[in-house]
Amino acid sequence: MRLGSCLYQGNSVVFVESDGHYYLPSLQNAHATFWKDIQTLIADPKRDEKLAEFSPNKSCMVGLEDIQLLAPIPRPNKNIICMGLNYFDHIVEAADFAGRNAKTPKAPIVFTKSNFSVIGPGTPIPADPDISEQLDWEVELGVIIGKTGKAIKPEHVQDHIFGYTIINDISARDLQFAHKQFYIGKSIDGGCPMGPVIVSKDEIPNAQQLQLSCRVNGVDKQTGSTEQMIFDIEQIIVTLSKTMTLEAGDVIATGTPNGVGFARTPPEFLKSGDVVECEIESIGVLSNPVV
Ligand SMILES: O=C(O)C/C=C\CC(=O)C(=O)O
Repeated sequence: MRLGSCLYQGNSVVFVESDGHYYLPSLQNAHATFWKDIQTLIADPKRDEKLAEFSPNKSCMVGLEDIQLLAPIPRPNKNIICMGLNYFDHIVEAADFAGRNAKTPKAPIVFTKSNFSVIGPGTPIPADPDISEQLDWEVELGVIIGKTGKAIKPEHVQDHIFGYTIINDISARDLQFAHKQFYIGKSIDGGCPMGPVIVSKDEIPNAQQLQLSCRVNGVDKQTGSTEQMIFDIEQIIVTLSKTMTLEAGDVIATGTPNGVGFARTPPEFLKSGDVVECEIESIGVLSNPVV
């Protein structure tokens, strides 16, 4: 199932996208409350049965012009948990830029992005030169946790995943490199475009074999495959959940391939008027203007 959140008549509700059409199951009687808030939906113990009961029908179909797409989880309950330097070619480009040798990390590099930085598809990414002159793009596969757990064993990881989305880990490189920790540079308001939908895991048989790419103004910047991750989704979830409870609705960004702006020659950054598009096979395209 492909689902997300949208504004309809001033209220945030869950939509289902099917064959290019949009449906608002909350307009029907069955489980109307369940379909209003995606975090409640994901955490509902009877979620899969209730989702299975829905079939697209005209009584709750709306036009794209009637809704405004939001991030699938418009305000996650906690920060987005992110993997840094999780693709070797990206480690190489970052090392070349810094004049050091490229080394594969022995353990996942983990940082977070503020949950307040999340924005939806089409929402402008603010480029304010008083805040940053080095806004960069990073296409990433986002994993949505579907079941709360601690110390999750490798063989149980799949039970804890709800689905997948696209994240653009917008990075203010001047702030990221000026401060010892990544948090400020990764968390500017509007710095976490997400969407356009969450695709439930049953529709993505192998999330470690998805093509991902990023374009700026139609020009290819990043291309890769999720099979290139150094720490795969299973290792990430096992590692994180060893020390912290992962809750239903948590969002994990799994790292980015090479082709980011700061490591280019000469470096390239986003500016007002640009359009940045992140695409992941089987999920779609997340497009945002820069203003
Ligand atoms: O060079 C470094 O140490 C870090 C540079 C970029 C990594 C990053 O932002 C990431 O998300 O990966």
